[in-house]
Amino acid sequence: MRKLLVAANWKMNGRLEQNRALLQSLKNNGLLELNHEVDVLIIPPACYLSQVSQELVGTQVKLGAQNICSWLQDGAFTGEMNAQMMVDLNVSHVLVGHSERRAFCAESDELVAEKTKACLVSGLVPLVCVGETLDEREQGLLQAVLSRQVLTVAKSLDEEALSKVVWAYEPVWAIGTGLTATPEQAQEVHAFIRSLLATVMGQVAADKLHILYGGSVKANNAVELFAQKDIDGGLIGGASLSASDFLGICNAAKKREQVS
Ligand SMILES: O=C(CO)COP(=O)(O)O
Repeated sequence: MRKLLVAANWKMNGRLEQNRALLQSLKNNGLLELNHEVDVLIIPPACYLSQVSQELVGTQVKLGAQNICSWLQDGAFTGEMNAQMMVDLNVSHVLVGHSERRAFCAESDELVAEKTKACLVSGLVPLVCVGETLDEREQGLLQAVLSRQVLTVAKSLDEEALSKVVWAYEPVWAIGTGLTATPEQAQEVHAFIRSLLATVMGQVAADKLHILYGGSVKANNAVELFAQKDIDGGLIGGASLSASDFLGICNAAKKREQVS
């Protein structure tokens, strides 16, 4: 059984004092007791990685970065940070291919594949995000878009590397909109993503992979989403900025663990 992972993507939010208060509230209200049942990952802006890392010392909560450069070496690339720098900051996971970066920073499938590789050779877990826009869904392009996004990454890796990737399905139309894929819609897509991965690595290996769902996940819809067979946790944006909302979602993941 895959252990559920709930990841907090703070996006471009936070200040020192606000972060401290949020983490304190999470710790005081049950975050640390979740760990043997649910893996929790906090993904703050890069400038706050050290702060969050210090606040999480002695806990099982993992630290993630929102982005890395695909270049592995240090050198002349102003404004960028490489995977080794993330290792230095106790980062374990890195978001790759988030739809906001694909849209606003023109990140291509090929660049997403390169960043995924840069994570893997550095011992970091890439959390690769895929998902279709509303337009693409309405034009019947859902499977074509996901096939392109997933297979560009998957086919660039050997099987051992591929087995270390965590995937997130985030329909672009559900991000920050309050619209969520229904549990059935999400399950169908997650099963499709797993079937794509199975074509590259075989069913047994694909069955071990984590595929998270993201897009307006809240405490009140998380139970049903996490009850789906191929949904292995959540990638949470807006609701991760409130301790009670985020803990509500983590507790929903715990319920699935108890049922299974
Ligand atoms: O993009 C997301 C997480 O990476 C989802 O954001 P929301 O939960 O705010 O919709």
